Parts: sequence; structure tokens; C-alpha cells
Amino acid sequence: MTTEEHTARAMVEAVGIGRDFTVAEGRFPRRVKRVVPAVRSIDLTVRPGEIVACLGPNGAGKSSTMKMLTGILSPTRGSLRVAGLEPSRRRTTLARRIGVVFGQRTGLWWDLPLRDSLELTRHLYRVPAAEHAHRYAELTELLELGPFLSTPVRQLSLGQRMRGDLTAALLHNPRLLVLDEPTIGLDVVSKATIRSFLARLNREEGTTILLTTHDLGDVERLCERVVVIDRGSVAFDGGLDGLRARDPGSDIETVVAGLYRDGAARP
Ligand SMILES: Nc1ncnc2c1ncn2[C@@H]1O[C@H](COP(=O)(O)OP(=O)(O)OP(=O)(O)O)[C@@H](O)[C@H]1O
Repeated sequence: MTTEEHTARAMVEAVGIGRDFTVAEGRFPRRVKRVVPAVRSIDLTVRPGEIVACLGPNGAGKSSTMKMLTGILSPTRGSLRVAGLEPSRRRTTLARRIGVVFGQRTGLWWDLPLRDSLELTRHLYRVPAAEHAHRYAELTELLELGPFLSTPVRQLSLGQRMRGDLTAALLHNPRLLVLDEPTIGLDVVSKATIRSFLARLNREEGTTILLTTHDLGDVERLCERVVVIDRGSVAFDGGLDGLRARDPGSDIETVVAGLYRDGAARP
């Protein structure tokens, strides 16, 4: 399938996806196994060019959902296609079509200078050298990584590392970027750099972005569409305006907190 053909379709098409985990409880010898639904049932369609933020309280199932979308976890139920592929069956091919960053972990090589880590990424994604040189120069400039290219990843600050991870995720020019908490732990300046970079990427290259966050600043500055996940199901899916309209007298934080509290407010 050509790039044009799969960008014409939805980037993400999830229908009723869910994931159960089997956990052992109690003390030996009375340990019993219990099936826990981390994600009950999620319907989500993301169209090319959208920026969608996924919010939800701790343990709601956001990361598990992102792991299903990127092929790290296979769904227990439901049907899922991402960039035209079934993620858990076509993980390697999917990796060449999407970029992924999990904010709590790095995809870079801890002991290598950032430059070498990015060079290794090029080999992993089989990006031709000339294409890589151009993209590498562009991304490292936009993300202000020049002074840190010789620094081992372990010595980078969280903000520098996050910018390095974003560069690694974008070197192969994916049409979809999946970010799990990309601004976690960052200071206001680093957050602003990353937000304006993502907005530009979406505006100028049309990259589709799906991100999870607890930071409503990410939502207000970047996204027109918000999906709230609560206890493994979608509690709200709509525009920022629709979210505000739920309680016009309150700020967005209060509206979102209300959704988490009663989990109720299903559309
Ligand atoms: N490997 C696992 N084994 C058992 N339970 C798990 C596993 N991974 C996640 N869970 C459980 O699934 C539920 C959803 O977790 P998940 O990490 O997807 O939530 P989240 O919305 O990303 O939370 P947070 O905002 O705190 O990162 C939680 O109750 C969690 O304990």
C-alpha cells in the first residue's frame, strides 16, 4: 500500500479494544489468580492530521491503550488498525510507519553520546544516509540539541533527553506520532519548546499526533480534540469547546476533575 493510500484512511481505528491482565493475589499457598480488565472497551478513530490528547486519572488505562496501539501489548478483545496495520501482528512494519515516545522511559542508548544513539536509530529504521543527514540536521536544530550531541544520554537532563527521544522517533519521518506523557517532569520552558515543536510538526508536515498527558496546558496549547479515559472506557470524546461547555462557569481543570470524579459523564 502506498503512503497516500494509508494516509487517506484513519490513522487509528479502534473498535471495542480491551486488555485484561492476570494477577496473582494472596499469600502462598493460597495464591489465587484474578483477571483484571486494565482496559475495558475503547472506541477511537483518529484521522490524518489530527492532534488528540488522551486524559484520565492514574490507572485509567491510557498507557495500556498506547501499548496496544503501538503493538507492545496485544488486545484481549476488539479490532484495531493503526496506519493500516494490525499492530500486534505487524509490529516491525508498523514501527517504520509510526514514531513512539514513552516519556517515563528512553528509547536511546544510555551509555552512548546522543549523536551515536541517533545514528544507531537510523540503522534500525533503515533510513538512507542522505535523507537521515537532512532530517537529523533539521530536527536537532529545531529541538536545540546542538550543544548536547556529544553528551552520553545518561548525563542529559530530562528535558534534553526528551528532545533526543523525540528526534529519534521522528528520524524516519513517520506520519503518526504516539506520545505517552511527553512533558512529564519538564520545566515550563522545556514544556513550551516541546509543545511549539509538536504544533509546528503537525502544521507544517501534517503529522498526526496522539498523546497522553496529565498536563492540561498540553491540551489547551496543542489539541482541539480530547479523549477522556476513565476506568478503561471512553468517558468523553470531543472538542475542547465541548469540554468547556460541560460547565461554562468553571475552568478546564475543574471540568476534567468532575469527569474523573463521577466517571459518569458519558456522552
Ligand atoms: N503488566 C500489568 N499487569 C497487571 N496489571 C497491569 C499491568 N499494566 C497495567 N496494569 C494495570 O492496568 C491499569 C491501567 O494501567 P495504565 O498504566 O494503563 O494506566 P494509566 O492510565 O496509564 O495510568 P497513569 O496515569 O498512572 O500512568 C492499572 O490498574 C494498572 O495497575
